[in-house]
Amino acid sequence: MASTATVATTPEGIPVIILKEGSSRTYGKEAVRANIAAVKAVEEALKSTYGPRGMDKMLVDSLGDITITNDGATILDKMDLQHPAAKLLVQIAKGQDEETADGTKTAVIFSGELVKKAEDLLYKDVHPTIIISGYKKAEEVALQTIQELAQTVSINDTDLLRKIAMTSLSSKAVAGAREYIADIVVKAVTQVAELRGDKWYVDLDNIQIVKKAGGSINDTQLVYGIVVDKEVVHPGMPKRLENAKIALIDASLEVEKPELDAEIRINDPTQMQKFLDEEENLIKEKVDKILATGANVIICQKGIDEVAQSYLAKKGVLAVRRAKKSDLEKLARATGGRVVSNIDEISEQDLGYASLIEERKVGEDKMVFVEGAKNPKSISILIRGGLERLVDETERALRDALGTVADVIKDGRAIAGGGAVEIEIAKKLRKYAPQVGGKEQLAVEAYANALESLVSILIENAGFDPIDLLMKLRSTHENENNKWYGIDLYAGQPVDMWQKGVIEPALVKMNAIKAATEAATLVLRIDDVVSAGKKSGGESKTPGGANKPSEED
Ligand SMILES: Nc1ncnc2c1ncn2[C@@H]1O[C@H](COP(=O)(O)OP(=O)(O)O)[C@@H](O)[C@H]1O
Ligand SMILES: [Mg+2]
Repeated sequence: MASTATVATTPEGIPVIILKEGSSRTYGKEAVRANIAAVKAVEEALKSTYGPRGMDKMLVDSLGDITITNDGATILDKMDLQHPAAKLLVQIAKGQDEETADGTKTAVIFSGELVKKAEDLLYKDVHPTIIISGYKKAEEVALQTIQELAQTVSINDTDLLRKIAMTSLSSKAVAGAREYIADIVVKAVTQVAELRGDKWYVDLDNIQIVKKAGGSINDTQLVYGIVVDKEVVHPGMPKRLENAKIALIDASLEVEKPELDAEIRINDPTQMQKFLDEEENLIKEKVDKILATGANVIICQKGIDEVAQSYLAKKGVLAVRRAKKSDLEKLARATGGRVVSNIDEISEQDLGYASLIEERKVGEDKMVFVEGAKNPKSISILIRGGLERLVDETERALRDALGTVADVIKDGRAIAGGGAVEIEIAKKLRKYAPQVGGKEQLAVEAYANALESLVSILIENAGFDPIDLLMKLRSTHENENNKWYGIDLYAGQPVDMWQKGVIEPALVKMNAIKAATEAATLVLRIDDVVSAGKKSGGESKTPGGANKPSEED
């Protein structure tokens, strides 16, 4: 497939080479076909995981680390694709993931289907430009249709929000605990949401996710504050304090060890004692400076030595040492405190406030919970689960669900899932296609078919007959009142998805459609791939890998 870099010959027949040695080039139909094949391959990789009855993937990296997941973005990430067109698709899908968290697989599979249908048209001699413009027109109709169909959702519709969270969770391994998790998700998002003007705004960075393997998913809990994965440093310290005034210290409360080997000569035992006392006093002086502010809690990023520990214990102070920097930053945000690195400068203004701080047992370990902080928008979700891999997958599922609920609160519009919208759009497109006419009409119809393929894949993954069910669903949609009918993937028949509670943010579907159309048209527009040769540094090991693009980042 790698042709030479020759673009012209002189009248004498001498080839003129304008590219660097080792470059390769594919162009024309060959390039289009190669890119289409790559996009289809990515789709194939995700297809079987699509929908609530999709399968999971086990991904093993080069070090042997195993990830078990159903999360589209994670699968694409771990697959580490090399083909340039495949990479392009992944980039677009990831853009989708950042924008709306959920819907990654919808985007990738849909663009795979669009490209597949385009391939058929290419065989029928429809020019890519015509296909692209037909797809663009169809996209407009699709987005328009979603807008017309969408129902408004308010932040107070707790029940609806829970259904939306559950729909997002239903395709993940945690589906068994989805009611419980959905409840936490909705509570968390509504807690951090704030009204700006007449729009709701959600900053998910306010929600900390803390993971601890052990227990079961149903031990996962929402904490109205921050969880620090450390224990109270000294047994003599209180384990629970109300009205905590918290000093956040990024300095060590230990005797400074000299950087270089130093020798201290002491001739008489009393001198020795004096020296030790002096050291102790220095530490106590530091601690006193902190306590003078009125602090009764110290969270320290560095060490706290034994002298300081027992001194603090005597004063009834609760202290934690070697807290993570990120924990300190979170605590600062939550409690309204400031992280102090120079103890000489600490003052009362630097202290944070929380109504309760308590060390609690979580499984085998102890963790410190800081609750009722000054900023009520700082909250945490503590994820539990039998296996570490399950805990990780729960985190991914949780993040998707948080994103989904945040989307719908921000945007205020929802639609029914389970294929309802896809079928409704396809119906509209088939009515619209004759208006477009010409060969473009074929592209509009192809777009409708690609949308329906999404539904077929959902049905196939559930083990039912896609042809039969799709026919039934189409005819159900002939009736205007049945716009929310999709496929019940457990019973294998058309049902009203809204009533069934399979509900999604309009934004997720809209973004997936936009991302998929963008990726597909981008790929179709490319008819020339010029790849630089491998960077020097030895012979090229894999001759087939010549079209791997060189990347600077
Ligand atoms: N209980 C359900 N019944 C039918 N369809 C569902 C159900 N739950 C989710 N879906 C559908 O599954 C699709 C999402 O599948 P998913 O694997 O989560 O992919 P994505 O990465 O695109 O979110 C959507 O079309 C959604 O409507
Ligand atoms: Mg999903």
